[in-house]
Amino acid sequence: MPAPPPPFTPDGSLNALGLMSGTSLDGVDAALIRTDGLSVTAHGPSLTLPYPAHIRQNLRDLLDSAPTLTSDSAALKEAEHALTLVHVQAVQRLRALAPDWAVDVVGFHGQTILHQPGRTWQIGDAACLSAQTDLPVVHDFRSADVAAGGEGAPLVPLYHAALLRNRPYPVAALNIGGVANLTLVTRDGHILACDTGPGNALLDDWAYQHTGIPCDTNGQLALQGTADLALVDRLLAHPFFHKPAPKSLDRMSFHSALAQVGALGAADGAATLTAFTAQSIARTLLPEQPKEWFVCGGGRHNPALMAALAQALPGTLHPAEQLGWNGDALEAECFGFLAVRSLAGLPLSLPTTTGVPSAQTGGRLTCMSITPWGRRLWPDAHTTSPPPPHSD
Ligand SMILES: Nc1ncnc2c1ncn2[C@@H]1O[C@H](COP(=O)(O)OP(=O)(O)OP(=O)(O)O)[C@@H](O)[C@H]1O
Ligand SMILES: CC(=O)N[C@H]1[C@@H]2OC[C@@H](O2)[C@@H](O)[C@@H]1O[C@H](C)C(=O)O
Repeated sequence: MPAPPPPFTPDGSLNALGLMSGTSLDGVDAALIRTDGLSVTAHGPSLTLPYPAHIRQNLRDLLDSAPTLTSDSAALKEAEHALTLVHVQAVQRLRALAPDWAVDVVGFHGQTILHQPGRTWQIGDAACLSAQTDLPVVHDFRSADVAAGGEGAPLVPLYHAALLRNRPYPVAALNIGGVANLTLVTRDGHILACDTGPGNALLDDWAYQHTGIPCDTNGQLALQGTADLALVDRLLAHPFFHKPAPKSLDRMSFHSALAQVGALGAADGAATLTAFTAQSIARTLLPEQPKEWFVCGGGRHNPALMAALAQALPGTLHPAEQLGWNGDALEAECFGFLAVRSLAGLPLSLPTTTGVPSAQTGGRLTCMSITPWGRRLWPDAHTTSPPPPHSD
């Protein structure tokens, strides 16, 4: 049977529901956008569904064991099933919040448990998500890039660049999640991107160790402490910071920094890790210095980190909201955008974003849905599993 055409409407757009569960392990972000994979014509509602504490703890344990874990591990399967059900709930709740948004496709990132040169591993059961939500699901966004020789991350730059299209260049978008990453759009419109180093992950782990609270809420600890700048310089001597973009990181790549900071008290340690994060962003080797930085991700809620960044960066720092973006939903929106790009056969990564040798497509479609394209049924579709280009 010939593959049905993509379900794009006459204006070329789809309603995509993007799902991201980031490296901070705080939960699932879900967001709706309307897009043709090039620009965004509407931003819909979004929500965050926190992981229950036991799922968060199981995932945290998996990060430690991931390098030696096999895919048939019972702990892995259990965690994967549990996190998939949280994603199912996130889809259901967002659809209930936005009954007017008929969803065409879900973009499901999954949970990264390991990211190393030549290997990236996101867990999550796309078939279960598709069956339980009755929607087509695009997933596995990173492996084609890695198979082609890329880093597999960051993937948000094409979305950042689409949103930054009307700003004066050079301009940058900065995401401070568990790991931090930036996208620079240069004076002549080229996109350059990389992970910059730790975002909130080290500070989260430090705060949890010292206070039992999973993050340094509002920078309270760091604001009471004094950064050990000599230690910050030693931490910045890591070879990662001398590599030019593109480059990427695992959440655990800088975990040893926690031991180095270990002798400091809770507040000084938090101040030192905050300064380390800010300096690692500011010292990223870039060919041009952006005039403006638009910051998204949970780190922008931390005033200690934002103050350190404002001091360290040459340009002006703005929260993403200044452009009308939702800085907490941007990565989820991104995976809706990338799902549509995947269906359209458009690249998800470029040599300057992941180091892949040439512009690279990616993502795989899984459809266990009885109504394959949500509201827009194929007139002659008799299959529950349409076979477009990247079908499972
Ligand atoms: N009020 C706050 N004060 C301090 N930090 C905060 C606050 N709110 C959120 N954060 C930080 O933001 C983090 C969550 O950020 P975000 O959701 O962007 O991460 P993520 O999407 O999991 O990460 P990544 O982008 O690496 O995938 C929390 O773990 C916490 O460190
Ligand atoms: C392997 C992986 O999941 N990386 C994440 C992580 O979180 C931030 C940074 O590190 C970025 O590289 C990426 O996420 C975003 C969404 C990205 O791919 O752009």
